[in-house]
Amino acid sequence: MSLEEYKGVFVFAQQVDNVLDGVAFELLGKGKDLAKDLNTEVTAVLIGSGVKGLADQLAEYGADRVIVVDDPELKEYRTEPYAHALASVINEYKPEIMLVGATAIGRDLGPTVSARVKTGLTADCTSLEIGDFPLVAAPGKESEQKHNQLLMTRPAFGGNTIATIACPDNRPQMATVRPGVMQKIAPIAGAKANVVEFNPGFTPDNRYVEILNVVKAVKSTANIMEAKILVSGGRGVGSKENFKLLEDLAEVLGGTVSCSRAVVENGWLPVDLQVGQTGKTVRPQIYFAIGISGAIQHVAGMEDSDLIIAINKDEDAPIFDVADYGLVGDLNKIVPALTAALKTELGK
Ligand SMILES: Cc1cc2nc3c(=O)[nH]c(=O)nc-3n(C[C@H](O)[C@H](O)[C@H](O)COP(=O)(O)OP(=O)(O)OC[C@H]3O[C@@H](n4cnc5c(N)ncnc54)[C@H](O)[C@@H]3O)c2cc1C
Repeated sequence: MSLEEYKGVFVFAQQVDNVLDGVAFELLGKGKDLAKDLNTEVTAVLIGSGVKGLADQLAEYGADRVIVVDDPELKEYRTEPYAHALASVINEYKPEIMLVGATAIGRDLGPTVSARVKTGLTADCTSLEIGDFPLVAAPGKESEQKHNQLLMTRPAFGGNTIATIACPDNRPQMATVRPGVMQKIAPIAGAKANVVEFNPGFTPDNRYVEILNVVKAVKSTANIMEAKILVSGGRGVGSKENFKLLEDLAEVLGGTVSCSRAVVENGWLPVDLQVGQTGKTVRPQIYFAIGISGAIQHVAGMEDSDLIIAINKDEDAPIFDVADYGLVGDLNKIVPALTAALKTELGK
């Protein structure tokens, strides 16, 4: 089959406990843009047990078609049956592009499926565009432009450079995309998609994992990706106990506490509160960076915040390069003073 015969932009619509993950809507938003450039449709692939009812939400967020793989075997995420289901959908429908969220599930599922359908995958993309890709020619030969390629951009070498990658010789072009990076569209109430049910034919081989016990991870109740105000602390906060200063400030402002990776590594806060390249990408209205140096991997996750306020005792800290307002000084003095002043100002 020639590459030109692969058609359509497909998006893996991740759900857990029959609730769609926000990244599914973000991927649909991006998928719609790409599909428009390619003059094609965007299809959501919905895998789970009893999930068909979620198709309407996917339609409202832009899916032209929803392919549903519904089987009791798919109630909880397990690599084998999910990979079999998604690879079977790809083999049957032959999409040109397949996008998966770079969540814990997507980071497992995406590469497994790409290996099965014998194509490449670019992980952790921060930008996706349709464009021309120049193939470097052998000496003495003319180089060739490949048109209408998926140009997949991601940080490389520890975030010190940005690479744009294409997959000109295989289909589908597959990418995992970091949650919080792409924009979902405003939902169109009542929009309908063409819903297709697909049976991947389970066999004992692709059911072979037996679940003995499911242990839910201990998670913070806060969702830092939805918060409008984030009070984020770094190693400079000094201890787990001292995060009380940031919690007090967050409480006065109706905000949420988040942190840098150094804080997670010290065991002061759980990993789902980490902002940055290996944490979450956030875009709050106000981001306080308190005792955070502003390493490139941290900044990658918060630089699109509407307003950044940095507090650091080192006036040369790189965080001041991205901050709209900077306070140089000891956070142990500044933060309580700020909290007290805001309490008075806000009458709390
Ligand atoms: C592949 C890779 C991925 C990574 N991913 C991430 C990521 O997702 N998120 C992330 O955050 N990091 C990430 N990192 C780590 C990153 O490089 C930095 O090491 C980390 O962000 C540093 O955290 P920090 O700013 O809290 O600590 P530090 O760099 O130690 O900075 C502490 C800051 O606090 C200030 N300070 C100290 N005491 C006070 C005080 N009393 N008052 C005011 N200021 C004070 C200091 O001046 C300093 O600027 C990654 C690294 C790699 C290699």
